[in-house]
Amino acid sequence: FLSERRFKAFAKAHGCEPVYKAQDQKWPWGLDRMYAVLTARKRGEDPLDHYFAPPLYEHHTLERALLGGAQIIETIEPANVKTMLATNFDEWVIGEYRHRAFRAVQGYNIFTSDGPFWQHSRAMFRPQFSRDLVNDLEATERATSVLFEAIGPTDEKGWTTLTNIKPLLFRFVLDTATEFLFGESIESQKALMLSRAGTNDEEHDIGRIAGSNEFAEAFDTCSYFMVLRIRLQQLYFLGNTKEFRKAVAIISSVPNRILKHALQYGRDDQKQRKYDLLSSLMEQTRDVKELQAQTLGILFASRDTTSSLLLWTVLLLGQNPSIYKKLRETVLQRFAQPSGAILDFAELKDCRYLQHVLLESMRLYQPVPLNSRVAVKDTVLPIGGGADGLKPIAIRQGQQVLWNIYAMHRRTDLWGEDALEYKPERWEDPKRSRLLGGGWLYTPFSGGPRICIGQQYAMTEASYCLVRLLQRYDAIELDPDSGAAKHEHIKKTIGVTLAPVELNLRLHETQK
Ligand code: HEM
Repeated sequence: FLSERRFKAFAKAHGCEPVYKAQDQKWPWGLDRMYAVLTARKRGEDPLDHYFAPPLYEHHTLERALLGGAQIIETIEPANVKTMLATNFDEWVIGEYRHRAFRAVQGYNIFTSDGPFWQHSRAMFRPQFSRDLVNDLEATERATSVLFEAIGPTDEKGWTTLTNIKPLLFRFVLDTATEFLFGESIESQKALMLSRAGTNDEEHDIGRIAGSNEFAEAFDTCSYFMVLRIRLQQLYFLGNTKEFRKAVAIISSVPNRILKHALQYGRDDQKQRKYDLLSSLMEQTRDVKELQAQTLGILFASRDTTSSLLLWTVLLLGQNPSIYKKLRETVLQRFAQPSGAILDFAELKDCRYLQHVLLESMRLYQPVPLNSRVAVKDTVLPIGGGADGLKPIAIRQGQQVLWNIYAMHRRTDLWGEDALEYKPERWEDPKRSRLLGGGWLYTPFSGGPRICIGQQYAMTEASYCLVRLLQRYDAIELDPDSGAAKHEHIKKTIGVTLAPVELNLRLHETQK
């Protein structure tokens, strides 16, 4: 009673008003919503488009019941996001629910910690994401040419066979990320091709595991269970199934084997890249558990996010041939290097239309669609209270607040009536470009002290792969039967990241 009285006085002193309570829940403890979300696919619905986003377009900040009865506040107000991530950073943490959900897979690392351990992790990683390191693009060039080999030859009319490009792009990202992380690529793309051709060699042992469908499925299973465990809140242990434990064992096996080898035999200077994350982590700690957790965290952070950006971009370019044509012309003019020669980091970054295409893909299909924080003390968010939803709201210590980036990036009142259209040209407006700096309306890489540390790396990898793809192929044709041609028919995987379930397409090679 006393604490309630104190909280009310706190709210009054800060001019706060109550937040709108969602009316779409009839059963107690959020059971109906949980059921609706988990069974959405069976009804041909999409959890994001049908359940998470629509109520927020009407009330930009609202409160609803989570499973188990806890209340969550959801928002798509840029000012609230800025307050949590930057202005009042010290009053917010990632919190135990997410830590518990992620630690079951990744252990104790930069993603699954707050406070001093997070600070230690961030400081340890920072130098590795410097410009020089990100600039080392030899591995990316190699991985793109193996990617094209995996896409396969063209027929007499210049078309490749219809392929689901998703697993190929996953392997591309995994191969470049492991080179960055461990100093040596696991070459999963090549390993799988060799294995399919019946030539298995010992050197590609780890690559074969990582390139297998089983590994990709284990990654998806882990991602699904991580999110499920967050949604289950205090009932998270229900997500501790045999399937989940098996998936964790499969994905941990790859970094763990590399690590074991590195710790036993040291780093192989001959093979090693100029810089690699693992060597410099090993200079700072020899704690095997920490090394395992941190490397697995980076593997998770890079594989699904960068491939999600690439997948959505290819899909959107396939849906919009005129944008593909314009981008291709720009790229052919700007990048003359033949395959095999390394593209220049600065030139990739300076190619404005290419960057605008990537920014626009992440606006419509944000790789990390939902994010949340927990208040460490009673605090205030600047907007969301009262009948007009414009007054400040008081937040209790321990309250979880989720921001729905997917919906925030689609607000017509902020982006214009054409918010749902794919228009890279909108980024030519200098006002829009400034949003990237401090507008908080566009936060694909989050912001503030916990901003994504791999932003530059991801943008460079995606730009590189796209340039090579555009140079080689003059058209993308999406499989007309796959539903990828229309937004409302695209089936999405919504785990920690957002991706199309599959991406079937064929590519037309430029006739020489
Ligand atoms: C398109 C690609 C990517 C997107 C959209 C993305 C997005 C994000 C977002 C939204 C966060 C904030 C998470 C939070 O607030 O809880 C984050 C954090 C992080 N990202 Fe990325 N990311 C991408 C690629 C990468 C890559 C390639 C790496 C590493 C190679 C990476 C490493 C990290 C790390 C280590 C953090 C944690 C930072 C911290 O907590 O201090 N990310 N990323």
